[in-house]
Amino acid sequence: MNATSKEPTILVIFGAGGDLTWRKLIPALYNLHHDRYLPDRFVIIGVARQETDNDSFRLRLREGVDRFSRRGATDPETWQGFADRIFYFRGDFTAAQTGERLKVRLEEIERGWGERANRIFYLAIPPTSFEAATRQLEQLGLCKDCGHDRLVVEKPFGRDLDSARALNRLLTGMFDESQIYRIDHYLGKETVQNILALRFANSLFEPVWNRRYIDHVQITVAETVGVESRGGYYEDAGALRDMVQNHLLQILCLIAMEPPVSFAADEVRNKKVDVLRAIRPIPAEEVHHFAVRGQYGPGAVEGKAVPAYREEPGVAPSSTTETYAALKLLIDNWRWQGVPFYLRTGKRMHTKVSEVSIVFRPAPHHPFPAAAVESWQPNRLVLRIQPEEGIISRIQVKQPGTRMLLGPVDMAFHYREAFRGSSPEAYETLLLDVIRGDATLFMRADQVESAWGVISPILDVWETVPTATFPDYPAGTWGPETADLLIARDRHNWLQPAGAEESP
Ligand SMILES: NC(=O)C1=CN([C@@H]2O[C@H](COP(=O)(O)OP(=O)(O)OC[C@H]3O[C@@H](n4cnc5c(N)ncnc54)[C@H](OP(=O)(O)O)[C@@H]3O)[C@@H](O)[C@H]2O)C=CC1
Ligand SMILES: O=C1O[C@H](COP(=O)(O)O)[C@@H](O)[C@H](O)[C@H]1O
Repeated sequence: MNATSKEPTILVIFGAGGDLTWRKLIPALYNLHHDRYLPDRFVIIGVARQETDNDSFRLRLREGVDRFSRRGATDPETWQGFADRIFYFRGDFTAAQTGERLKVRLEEIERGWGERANRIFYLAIPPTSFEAATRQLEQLGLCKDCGHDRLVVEKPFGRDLDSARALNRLLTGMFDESQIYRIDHYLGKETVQNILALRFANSLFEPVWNRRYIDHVQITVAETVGVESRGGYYEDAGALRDMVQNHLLQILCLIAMEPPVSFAADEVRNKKVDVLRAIRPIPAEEVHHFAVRGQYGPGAVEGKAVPAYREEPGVAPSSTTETYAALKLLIDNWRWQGVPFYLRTGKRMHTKVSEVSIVFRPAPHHPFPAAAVESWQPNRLVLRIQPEEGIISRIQVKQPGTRMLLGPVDMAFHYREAFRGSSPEAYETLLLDVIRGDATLFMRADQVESAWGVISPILDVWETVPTATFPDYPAGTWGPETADLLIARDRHNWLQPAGAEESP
């Protein structure tokens, strides 16, 4: 990561008593402190409603860091230095009085520092509270200085195209676009950023990165977890909104975008939005050919029995929310005409794995005897996002022996072997970017809306056509049969992720 800004900074977290703050934000900030990336003058103000004090608040945050930081348990001295930067601020941020008290607090800190600080307001709150919180910020003029003040907005950004547009109108009516950081944590993952490095720092791939050489692309983001404690949120979201609209479409953009002129935020974002705009719209009557949904029933994951989605806390016993989604998308531009992109994601799947497989066309001519090519497989480039991060290239070689027999082998690069030490977590990278004022890895308004433009027509159909067949895949498998049919229609099959065992 690059050196950080030295400018004094106050990070205000709305929703500081919540799960995101505990599991992701504070562990990430602790690691930034540990690695000396935070400015010397940097404080965190955690806003929440519970009755607590600084000491108890810090103690609970420490438990979170001990459990969830990539570094494991905190180092006492480092923790003390970090804890001294954290302050609890009790209040309901929808009440004007809370905003006024907060303003006094911010000005007091700035007076102590002798200068106006950069103020970052992080909305780690339920999306239903985004409007109330931002109105308070605007009315009290807390976030009005474009040069200094930033607003971080968590996902989900809207629940369809109309609500995303309304939220964008609201935010851009109050703040400058350059102040708004719409977060998609996948863009902070090392291996997702590495897609850009692979494509645009190597001359090897560009000549073959197009419809002439690539047969199709598969993007898999499979999770073994269920909905955990987030049943209430997930019931209203489902896999398409929760994962595809944001993470999977952003990965697709990185794979499919044209080379940017530079890495300036808007250069990269322009190229990504071009991809989203080129995705062929799916007419309502064809949605069933291009999109498949599923929901897990009871099963076993990693040898442990797990309940059906409908038995999870906060989930309706006859829920029709999808926990799995698969799509086929076509990109109508010169580079990708006719190359299908298959996307799939699901909870309670067989293996936790996120990867992109670029499957190449067969060589135009085989000079080998038929027997030689019996175990032939197409060339495949696998970009492994997590776990076992790296890149695997599957090529054909001559098998040892006296006869010409071809077989596939893997040439592999693994992060953990090539580089020492653990990589920063996505939230470390993204929080540091906000502190530095770099929005390259964040979503611009038009990107979010274009992504909803792809997804909303599918949601519209799914909402009107009920699913009688749920649950339709046992927990611990690779998803419903309908997803196999979706890809089989094109004479392809979902590729077994590298390192995953056969599905039961
Ligand atoms: N958790 C995760 O892994 C992820 C979460 N997100 C997003 O992050 C956001 C937060 O999620 P999460 O942390 O899970 O949610 P939680 O429900 O766990 O936490 C929400 C927090 O907001 C506080 N809050 C709500 N209303 C008010 C109010 N009026 N005044 C003061 N505090 C208030 C709650 O305080 P109180 O305790 O007093 O009710 C609570 O601390 C959501 O937008 C979510 O979609 C995105 C990706 C992953
Ligand atoms: O945004 C979300 O992402 C997580 C998966 O993130 P990962 O970094 O663990 O791959 C997902 O579990 C959650 O439902 C979703 O809201």
